[in-house]
Amino acid sequence: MTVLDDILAGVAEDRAARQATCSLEQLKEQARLQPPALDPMPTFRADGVSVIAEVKRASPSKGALAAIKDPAGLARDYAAGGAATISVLTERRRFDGSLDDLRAVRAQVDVPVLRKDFITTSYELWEARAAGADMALLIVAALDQQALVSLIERARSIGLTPLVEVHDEDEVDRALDAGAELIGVNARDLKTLEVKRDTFERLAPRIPDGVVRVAESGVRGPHDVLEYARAGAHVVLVGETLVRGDDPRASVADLVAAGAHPALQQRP
Ligand SMILES: O=C(O)c1ccccc1NCC(=O)[C@H](O)[C@H](O)COP(=O)(O)O
Repeated sequence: MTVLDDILAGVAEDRAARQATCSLEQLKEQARLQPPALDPMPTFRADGVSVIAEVKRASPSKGALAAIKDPAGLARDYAAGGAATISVLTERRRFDGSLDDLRAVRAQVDVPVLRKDFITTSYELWEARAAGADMALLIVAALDQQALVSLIERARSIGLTPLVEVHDEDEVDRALDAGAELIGVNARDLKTLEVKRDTFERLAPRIPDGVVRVAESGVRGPHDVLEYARAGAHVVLVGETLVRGDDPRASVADLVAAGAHPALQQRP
């Protein structure tokens, strides 16, 4: 069993438990009570490189990363540092995340919030919107093509911007065929969990200019923002470096400053 299969099995069990206590109709009602979702795309399409800062407590590759007592406070610091979007890992078993974290973050920031999870059903998209998320992650490796197409459409129909994650050439082609407008290249190999930053450089030329390219994983500091930008990234998504650092606001501000470097201002 691969790590992804193992995660997906746990996610399905947890989802079944939640479905037993909250129906789809209840979720839809909760979603209707939310303010309209925020659209991250205008910021992502602007010149320079935007930063998505992640609330990440733990991971399969590293185990516990940080004792985050106040996820909302952390997100406030990220936003104050200039993060364009806050990513919240909501998977419980391997990442120690939750929808409660997402709700807490949503209540405290006015930038878009991404539900980062292993979503395979429209129930989870409705959960995301009901909790106040503006975006949802869809991992191509976790979905057949029909499911990918239908979840992208469903996400959009309920106001969520789908971030479609890929790891290789075939997945890029599948994401584009499915109509993705925001594609995240994750440098972390889902089988070995090894981070290979050159994956982004390899795959980026396959993603046309009209599509927003997000470089996910492995950003250790401003130099990596510049490297990803030179390889064609419009957005970087950063987790571990920020949650392990002493000053999340200053760390995000350093990444944002790198992304605003004058040499990166020419968007094709
Ligand atoms: O982080 C992991 O170990 C991991 C393992 C398996 C699937 C996904 C995983 N991480 C999720 C992410 O995509 C990252 O949290 C995100 O890209 C930020 O990466 P980093 O800045 O390297 O923490």
